Amino acid sequence: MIEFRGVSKRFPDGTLAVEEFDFTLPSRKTTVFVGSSGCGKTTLLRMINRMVEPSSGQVLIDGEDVAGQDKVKLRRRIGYVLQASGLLPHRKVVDNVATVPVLNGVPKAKARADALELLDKVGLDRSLAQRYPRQLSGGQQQRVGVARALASDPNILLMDEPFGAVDPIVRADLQVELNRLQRELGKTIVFVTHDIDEAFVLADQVVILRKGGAIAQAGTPAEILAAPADDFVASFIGADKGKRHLQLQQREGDGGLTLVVDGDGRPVGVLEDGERRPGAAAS
Ligand SMILES: Nc1ncnc2c1ncn2[C@@H]1O[C@H](COP(=O)(O)OP(=O)(O)OP(=O)(O)O)[C@@H](O)[C@H]1O
Repeated sequence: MIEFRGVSKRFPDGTLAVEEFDFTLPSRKTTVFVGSSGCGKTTLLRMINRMVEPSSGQVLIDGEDVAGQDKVKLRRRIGYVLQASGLLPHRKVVDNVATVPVLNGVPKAKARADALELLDKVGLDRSLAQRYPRQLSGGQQQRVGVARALASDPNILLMDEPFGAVDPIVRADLQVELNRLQRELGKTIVFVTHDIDEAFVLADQVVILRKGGAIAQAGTPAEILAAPADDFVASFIGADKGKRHLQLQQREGDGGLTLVVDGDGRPVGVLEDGERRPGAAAS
């Protein structure tokens, strides 16, 4: 469990990036922070592994304030995936994945063997292990980034727009893969994106943020879609409608209910008004 208690961050130039943020992220679930550029998503994420220190308030992991924990040790037990995969360019894929375990004292041969298994896990062929990052596609690099973040078997995985730089088809593949991995691994994932569709696909819990890290609404994707808290949320979740591919689906067994389902066929809401046209686009 990760708790933010009254957390604020003012940068030295006076920018108030986050103001009095209170929120609890449950263990073994995916929580997605979503909001427009500059609303404080990355700052919140980085306060978890102390890459940014709060100006006031506390961040606790399983009840322990991170402020009292050794930064290096803390970061080695929290996986971190960035948009630019952050791979070391002069190291082969296998060694990129094995880096943190080796730093943690795992013998090299064991760390490399484990790295190959992690490549399997993230859906990469082992033949890619001997390549350098520049010899991989963007999507493959991001998978290596995920494998590397998982290498020290962290309970927590921080993901900052990890799929932001790849094309939409690869991005959708990576999202499906992350959901599959999460079902298998059950990590506490904190995922940052400005893409509300991505948030709805990945999240157990979505936190829609306004400027200053103010929570506009938090809830499951279905809760938010069914009852946006205000006009800000309504327009935020509607803004990308053209890309979301929501569909209507009529369920015979459910008294003719018309469900709104996402691209993976997951129900995200029930249509109460309007014409019932099975298979028609929701927009
Ligand atoms: N080191 C810094 N010094 C001064 N201001 C900063 C610093 N880092 C971030 N900020 C400011 O704090 C605010 C929040 O930034 P943050 O990076 O957390 O936003 P974000 O929601 O992640 O944005 P994006 O989606 O563009 O990455 C912004 O106004 C940003 O300009």
